[in-house]
This record gives sequence, structure tokens and C-alpha cells, in this order.
Amino acid sequence: MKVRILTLFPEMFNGPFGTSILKKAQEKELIDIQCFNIRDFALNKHKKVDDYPFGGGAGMVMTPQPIFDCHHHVTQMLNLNEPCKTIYLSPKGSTFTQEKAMELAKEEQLIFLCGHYEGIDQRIIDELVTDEISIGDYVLTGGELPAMVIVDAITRLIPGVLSTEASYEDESFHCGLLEYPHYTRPRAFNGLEVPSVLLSGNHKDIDMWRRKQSIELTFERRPDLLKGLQLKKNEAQWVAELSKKKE
Ligand SMILES: c1cc(-c2cnc[nH]2)ccn1
Repeated sequence: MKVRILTLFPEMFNGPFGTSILKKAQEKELIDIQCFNIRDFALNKHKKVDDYPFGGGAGMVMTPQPIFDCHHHVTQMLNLNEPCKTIYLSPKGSTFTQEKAMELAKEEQLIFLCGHYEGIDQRIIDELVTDEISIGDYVLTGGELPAMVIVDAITRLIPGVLSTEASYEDESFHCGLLEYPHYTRPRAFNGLEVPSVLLSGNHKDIDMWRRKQSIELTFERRPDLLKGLQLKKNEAQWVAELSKKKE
């Protein structure tokens, strides 16, 4: 997968993309991430990339020309037959989910457009943006951190990125439930023991315990996720018992 990030602050990405799993994924050529500094495409003498909003109001708006030309440069280099999916990170966008991550992970290439200040000229959104995505109902200083979050969530889904053991199958939101609790050595820590079922070696019991933990955790914290799920008879019984307890 090719990821192209249009930003005023490419240096912000050095940490997350230069470390651990995302770094290894690039070294294994499972993903090719390149950042482009929108400011490099400003045609005015002072490389100004923002201006006062028409109609007045607080803050500055990113001007269209540098973004448009940066996007054009990137799409030319990608040399595609059809327009590239271009994601604008915005609190106004559709909320990012694991399902959306799985959908985006299938794309051959993605362009991320990171706004700053009060945002970007609407004509860029109307002409170039295919998807507006939010990572939550809060306002940040720009689209860079959301872009990192989304690239992280997508990259780990690319086959070969996670080691075979670290499958994402059991993860929160993958099977539609919140993930069960994890324990590792030592067996006793500060007098706190690991649940005995996990030491039993009985994988049928362990799987059952983990599934029950996931359902109980999801019932307590995200009952909305349970609504859309097909539960087995015994699992539906667990939920009924939890509901009774709650009454
Ligand atoms: C995506 C983008 C943003 C954001 C972009 N610029 C200011 N906030 C917030 C949440 N999710």
C-alpha cells in the first residue's frame, strides 16, 4: 500500500512512523509512506499558506493553491488511471471505526490531507476530497494526529505486518466485542493471582472464559456493540443473566 500525507508539519510523523511496527512494515515494503510539505508548493514569495476567512471570524484558513498543487503533484507521481481516495481529517467527518479501517486497508493507495488552523478552503474539499473522517468528537490543532491514528490502524491489518501470533482476530472491535483481559508472567504479582483457568491448559475452557469476559466487558462498557451481534444460545443466556443482575 502507498500512503501519501499532505501536511504543513511532515516532521510530526517521524516518531510514530519511524518506530516499532510501522517502521518494520516500511522496511519490509508492506507499506510505503511518504509525507509532502504543502508549504513547498506555495507560489507566493513568502510561502504563505493561510489567509483571513472571507466573511470575517476568528482564525486563519489554509489557501487552496498550495494544497491543490501539492495534491496534483502527488497524484501525478502515483500515476493512476482513476482519482486516488483522498481523506480529509476533520471533526465534521464520519467517525472512524475498525470496520472503516478494514475497508481502507484494502486500498492500493491513500492520500491523507491534514488541515491546520481553522481548516482549509471549502473548494479543496469539494474538488479533491473523497472522504472526510473524524477520530472523535473533539477539536485538535490539526489533522496530523488523526492521520497517524488511521495509518496505524490500517497498517496493522495489512497481511505480514503483525507477527503470526499477534493476530488481530481476537482484538477489540474485530469480533465486534471488547477484548478479554490479558495476563502474563509472573503468576503472582503483589499478591495478585492470574485466573486459574488460564493456567489449566484446557483451551476449550480458556476460550469459553475469554469469550465470556469479552461479553461481560462489552455489556458493561459498550452495550451498543452487543445489539448488532449474533450470539450463541449460551452467550445470549449470559447476557440475559447480566441484564437481570442489573435490574
Ligand atoms: C479528525 C480531525 C480533527 C481535527 C482536525 N483539525 C482539528 N481537529 C479532529 C478529530 N478528528
